[in-house]
Parts: sequence; C-alpha cells; structure tokens
Amino acid sequence: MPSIISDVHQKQLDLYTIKELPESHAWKSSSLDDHPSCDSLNVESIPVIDLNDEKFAMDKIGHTCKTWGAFQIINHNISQRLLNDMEDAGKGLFSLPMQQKLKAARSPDGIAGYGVARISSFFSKHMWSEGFTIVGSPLEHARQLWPHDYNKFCDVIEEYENEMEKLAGRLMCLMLGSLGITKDDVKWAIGPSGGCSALQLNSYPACPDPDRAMGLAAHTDSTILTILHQNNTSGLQVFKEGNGWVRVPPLCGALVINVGDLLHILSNGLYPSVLHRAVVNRNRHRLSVAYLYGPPSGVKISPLSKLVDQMNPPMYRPVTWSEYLGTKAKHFDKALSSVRLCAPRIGFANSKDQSGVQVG
Ligand SMILES: C=C1C[C@]23C[C@H]1CC[C@H]2[C@@]12CCC[C@@](C)(C(=O)O1)[C@H]2[C@@H]3C(=O)O
Ligand SMILES: O=C(O)CCC(=O)C(=O)O
Ligand SMILES: [Fe+2]
Repeated sequence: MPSIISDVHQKQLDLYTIKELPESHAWKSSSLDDHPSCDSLNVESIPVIDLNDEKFAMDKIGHTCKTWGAFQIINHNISQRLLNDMEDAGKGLFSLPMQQKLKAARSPDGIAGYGVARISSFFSKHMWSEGFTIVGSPLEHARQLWPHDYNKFCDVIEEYENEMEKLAGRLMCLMLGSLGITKDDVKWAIGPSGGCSALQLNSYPACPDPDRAMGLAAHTDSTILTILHQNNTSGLQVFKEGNGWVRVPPLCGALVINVGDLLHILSNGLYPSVLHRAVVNRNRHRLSVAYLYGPPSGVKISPLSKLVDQMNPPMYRPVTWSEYLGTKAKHFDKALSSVRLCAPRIGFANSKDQSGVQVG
C-alpha cells in the first residue's frame, strides 16, 4: 500500500462502525463550551432572506453581513431535485468501504480528495467527520471510487457547480451592492468570468457520545462566500458576539450563506467572516455540501478602494486566494491577522475568541 494511503488511514477510523467514543475523539469539555445545546431559548438564529424580495433583499443582506456574517436564503432558484441528487451523491460516496474511499485520498499537501478536515492538524483530538474536496473536475477521483460507474457522480457535481456558480454571482452582486460597490469597481467579481470554487462534501456519522465529540471544529472559511447545503439534520452552529454559539436549524430547501475571510478583507473589515462549527448527533447521520467561492486565480484581494479613505485606511495587504489558503494552512485562526496592516475596528471580528481551539 502506498505510504500516503497508510498515512491517511492511520488518522481515518471507520466512524460508522465504532460503538464507543475513542479517547482520540473525546474533546475536553472546555473546548466544547456550551456544546451541544448551546443556544439559550430566547436567542434567534440567523435571518432567513427571500431572494425574490427584490426591494429589501440587498438591505437585509447588508445588515446581516454586519451583525451575523451568515444567513439562510430561500427562493434561490436551485431546484430541490438538484439538492436531493447532490445529497444522494454524497451519501453514495461516504457509504463506500473505507478501502475504496482511500483510493481517492487527498495527498499530504494537496487540496482535492478524501480525508479528514484540512485544519485537523491544529487540534490534538480528531473530529467526528470525514470529507471529500473537489476542485475542478471530479473525474479522476470518481474513476478511482467507481471504476465502472463514475458518470452519474460527475454529472451531478458538474450541474451543482454550474448552478452554484450562478448563485454565487448573484450573491456577490447583492453583498457588494449593499456596500455601494458596482460592476465597475470590481470587474473580476461581477460578470460571466466570475470566480473560482471548490466543493466540500462533509459527512458526520451518528456518534455514540455526541456531547464529547466535535464534528468540525470552529473556523472561518478562507473564501469570499460559502453556500452551504445541509441535510435535514441539525449540527451547524455560528458564533455571535454577545450570544455565543447559536444553532442554524436546517430548513428544507434553504441554503446557508457564510461570509468568508476574503470578503472580510474586501470590505475592509465591515463584513466580518463568521466563526462556525459542526456538532454531531447520537442517532442521525448528517451530510453537508459547501460551495467554497473565491476570486479567480491571480487576482489580488485587498480592501476595495471605495471603502478606504484617510479615516479608514486599508486594514489588510493584498493576497491571492492560493496565497491565503497557504497562510490558512500554516497559521489557521491567525491567518487573517497575519495579513493585517493595522488594528481591527472596535467591536469587529478578529477580536473574536476562537474558543475550542486546541493547538496540538
Ligand atoms: C478552498 C478551500 C477552503 C478550505 C481549504 C480549501 C479546500 C477545503 C476547505 C475546507 C472545508 C472544511 C473546513 C476548512 C477550514 C477545511 O479544513 O477545509 C475549509 C478550508 C478553508 O476555508 O480554509
Ligand atoms: O457541516 C457544516 O454544517 C459546516 C461545514 C463547513 O463549515 C465547511 O465545509 O467549511
Ligand atoms: Fe466552514
């Protein structure tokens, strides 16, 4: 067996068959603050925004990006049929035998393929999840997973990516529009050339001891924005200053939108990226699909000039997406501050306490 595979194998237990939580997956209670029933009853969750509501959608999005950094959208034009097909494709993939999944294992410094979350190396405990990352065509990995029957998976992925790209473009218009930014200000961002993307499939098997396990540890996304589809099983939580961890209930057909670190930079800190995590369930298998949207390769992201003046100097230096992903892989929760030029605005992200981080 090649060394890459055995290396991944050591870290990747078959979580579907384990009857008792191993010590390697039991997180200290201090790192699970308020977990899992984290929300006090009177705290509302992230807003639900109707994209058909042309008059108010942009204003609501702008306000929500400042206060929550995340929202759910309805009437987004992604068909329920496609969301179901994507979910089935994910289920099909994760229900393959471990030996088969490991044939498409992510290489040690690669991005695409099957494996544990990329941020796992920053924690001394393992997460109760497995993931599959797709960048560009899934063909090569799909062939390894289903040598005789890879077309169905590829067709669904391709259709999903195409539809998500259109939606990401629309959301970019709304999110940047709410900052007073137009097509002329960011030519690369709005229009047919659009951005780049990756697709992350996450699987959280039912867990024998969910209160001591962590599905996906607290992080912000290294994206402009993320479009997340979750199956009808709870687990996603977002961190809100003053409220702590707040659950994001699955709403049939709705999609969750997260502000990522690159929009934080573009907006010069006005739209802070949202800290979020996933917890797990005792009886239910949870699946999520994240469309990770970023700028075209080579484009340097820096605070938009319209948002910068003498009173508001640029807070971040220019970075490309791949440069920032490298920074995240090295510095994790310190990535954003490592590209910062000056102190954050009072009351904005970065002062956030990423509780739960155990550097190991
Ligand atoms: C385009 C991306 C964004 C990545 C890296 C690369 C591919 C996989 C993404 C994720 C998905 C799971 C959470 C995260 C934190 C992780 O471990 O892998 C993400 C990370 C990031 O947002 O930094
Ligand atoms: O599973 C979830 O709800 C969160 C997934 C996530 O945060 C990610 O893929 O970046
Ligand atoms: Fe995320």
